[in-house]
Amino acid sequence: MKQIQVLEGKVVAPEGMKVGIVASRFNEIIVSKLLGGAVDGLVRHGVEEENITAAWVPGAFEIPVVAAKMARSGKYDAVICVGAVIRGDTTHYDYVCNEVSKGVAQVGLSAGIPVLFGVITTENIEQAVARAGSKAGNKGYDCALSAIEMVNLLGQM
Ligand SMILES: Nc1c(NC[C@H](O)[C@H](O)[C@H](O)CO)[nH]c(=O)[nH]c1=O
Ligand SMILES: CC(=O)[C@@H](O)COP(=O)(O)O
Repeated sequence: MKQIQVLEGKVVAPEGMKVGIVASRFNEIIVSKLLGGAVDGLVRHGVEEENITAAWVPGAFEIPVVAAKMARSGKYDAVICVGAVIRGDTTHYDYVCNEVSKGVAQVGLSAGIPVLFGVITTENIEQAVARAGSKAGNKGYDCALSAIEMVNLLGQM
């Protein structure tokens, strides 16, 4: 039987890979850990520190517009979005989460480059802490590795 062709991106950064990161300052104690995890993951897998640019925005709701600016600039091979949306007493959480996730996904589709969703959306601070470098890992680190894999995969297509 003939072999099928399988495409898969390696998690080793291509030479000169440039990455933009958009980080939201709301819940900064959490998001700074996500940002650090993303940078750590990128550097450990071959991205040069000077090829990483981070931009801070006030809250997660402002992430998509800056992610779009980065993605459309032609300066970056991938964009990583990190933030922490933690449910409060009103339905505001739902609106923020919905718009950020839809907005980030749309940025990637329209720009045609990997735009990673590293915005954690949790019911409480404990869940956020667990996903920002403790028992549930670091979502920023995870996004870094996925960004490298996606750049390599798209580069084969
Ligand atoms: N409650 C959280 C917010 N709220 C702020 C919004 O993201 C936005 O900045 C504001 O509505 C002005 O447009 N943002 C988070 O990132 N995390 C939250 O838990
Ligand atoms: C996710 C939010 O916007 C939320 O933290 C805001 O809190 P509240 O719903 O109590 O106003």
